[in-house]
Amino acid sequence: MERIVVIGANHAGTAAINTILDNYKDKEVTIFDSNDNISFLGCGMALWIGNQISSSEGLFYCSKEIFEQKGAKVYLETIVYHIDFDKKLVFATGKDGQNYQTPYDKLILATGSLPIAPTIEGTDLKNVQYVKLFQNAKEVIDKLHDGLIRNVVVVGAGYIGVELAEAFNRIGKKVTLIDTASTCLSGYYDREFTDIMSKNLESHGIKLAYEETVTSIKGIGKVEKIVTDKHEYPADMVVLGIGFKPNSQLGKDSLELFKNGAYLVNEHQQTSQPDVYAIGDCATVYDNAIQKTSYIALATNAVRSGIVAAHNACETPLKSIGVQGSNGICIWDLKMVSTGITLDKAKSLGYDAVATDYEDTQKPDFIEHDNYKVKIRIVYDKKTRIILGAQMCSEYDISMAIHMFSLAIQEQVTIDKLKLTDIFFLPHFNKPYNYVTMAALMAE
Ligand SMILES: Cc1cc2nc3c(=O)[nH]c(=O)nc-3n(C[C@H](O)[C@H](O)[C@H](O)COP(=O)(O)OP(=O)(O)OC[C@H]3O[C@@H](n4cnc5c(N)ncnc54)[C@H](O)[C@@H]3O)c2cc1C
Ligand SMILES: NC(=O)C1=CN([C@@H]2O[C@H](COP(=O)(O)OP(=O)(O)OC[C@H]3O[C@@H](n4cnc5c(N)ncnc54)[C@H](O)[C@@H]3O)[C@@H](O)[C@H]2O)C=CC1
Repeated sequence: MERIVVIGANHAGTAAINTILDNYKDKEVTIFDSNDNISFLGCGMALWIGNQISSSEGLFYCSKEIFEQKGAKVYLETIVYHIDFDKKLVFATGKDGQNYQTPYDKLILATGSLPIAPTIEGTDLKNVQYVKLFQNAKEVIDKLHDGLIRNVVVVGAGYIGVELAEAFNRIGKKVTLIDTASTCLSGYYDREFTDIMSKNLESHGIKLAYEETVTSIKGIGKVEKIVTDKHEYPADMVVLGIGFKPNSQLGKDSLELFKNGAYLVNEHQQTSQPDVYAIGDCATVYDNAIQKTSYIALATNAVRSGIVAAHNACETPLKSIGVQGSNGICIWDLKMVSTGITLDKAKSLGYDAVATDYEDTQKPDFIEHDNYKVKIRIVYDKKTRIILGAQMCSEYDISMAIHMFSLAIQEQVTIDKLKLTDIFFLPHFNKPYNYVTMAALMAE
């Protein structure tokens, strides 16, 4: 029986494991994960902290028991500390001290990512929190319950930072949001969109501290304030959300790596050793927007790469079709979605890129209720006319519309093709001259 070992059983690992166990009954699957839980949806953390959901119960969709029922051997709270890639052996130690030396025919690395730690004084103080694991969220919530936390400073105004800033504000904390960039969500949207989010955050009382670099975190035993190159802010809790780095410790000396340290994989999710696959946040993706290998840490990418690796590891050839980094965020009533690259990024990468913008209400004016404004930007290459990215925001749920742009980027559709694309009309949903068509028609 072919032996498949999977290291890491969160989103990427879980997708790979379930695909193997559900489709290939002739495999012996062994799973190691250092954590005591599987499949925690980090996206629920802000909802949980902000009291928008009553408990964390629904934030898991798989378990050790489910894998075991399907026939896998599962070792949780067991750290893999070494892999002998020549002898094809995985070395691990359990919480109880039990040692494992497990042979494999195929190995799937799903070790994910780690939060980036800033190299500043004070990160070891009490109440300086990273927010990645279920345990991190629980610790933050337990601390919030003790009533001594009033001022929360969130460092990093990316997706984690903005979502958590809202959550802390919702439960009555005084929140300061710091970023070195000149705006929030700068990796995902152009300024025309991020300004709307900034206004949204400010209007709810969040203090924005952009273009500031944290130089130290101060306190005696526990955090008391945070110091930047421009100001000081009182802080009873500091949350660090300045991005993820791939966790490629186990293979860094034996496998080829991308410039940020992620395992470099091909379209079959194979690393530089053909029997070793890497998936999710520890691996690269192929970014269709820029037609290059890249790194984009998202649960959706993790799941898809897990499915692809599982089939290939089980001798069913399956190619990854690449990703567009499609993403979304909802802060209070403001919904923002994007895919591909922003105009700023396109220009910084050397594209002769332009954007076409349009703003309108979602539905005809005679629809008097729930008829919100929608703002759209489509970024495209002036020479090739190929769509490079799209951004949308509204109080209306426009999220599904971004998937069309995701597919358009994947398939290298031009802005001109979009002009006359068949988009249906019904007043309950949209206008006959809808904003997607209008934005495309107005393209240079
Ligand atoms: C607060 C928050 C909100 C998020 N919201 C979203 C969202 O809304 N949408 C979205 O698409 N993405 C979101 N993400 C990102 C998403 O969670 C990650 O992209 C996703 O978790 C990646 O999954 P993964 O399985 O590749 O890696 P990870 O989730 O990092 O899992 C890696 C697993 O490997 C195990 N492991 C690591 N090293 C070892 C070892 N040596 N031995 C044994 N086990 C090991 C770990 O214990 C872990 O279980 C969010 C992340 C956070 C933190
Ligand atoms: N809604 C979603 O899809 C969500 C996705 N995620 C994903 O999880 C991953 C991690 O999220 P984040 O940590 O928020 O990363 P991020 O990349 O979204 O944001 C990091 C932010 O930190 C800032 N930054 C970097 N160094 C800094 C420093 N030294 N001081 C201050 N600011 C600094 C950056 O300018 C950026 O705004 C991302 O890939 C993200 O897309 C996370 C939460 C929600």
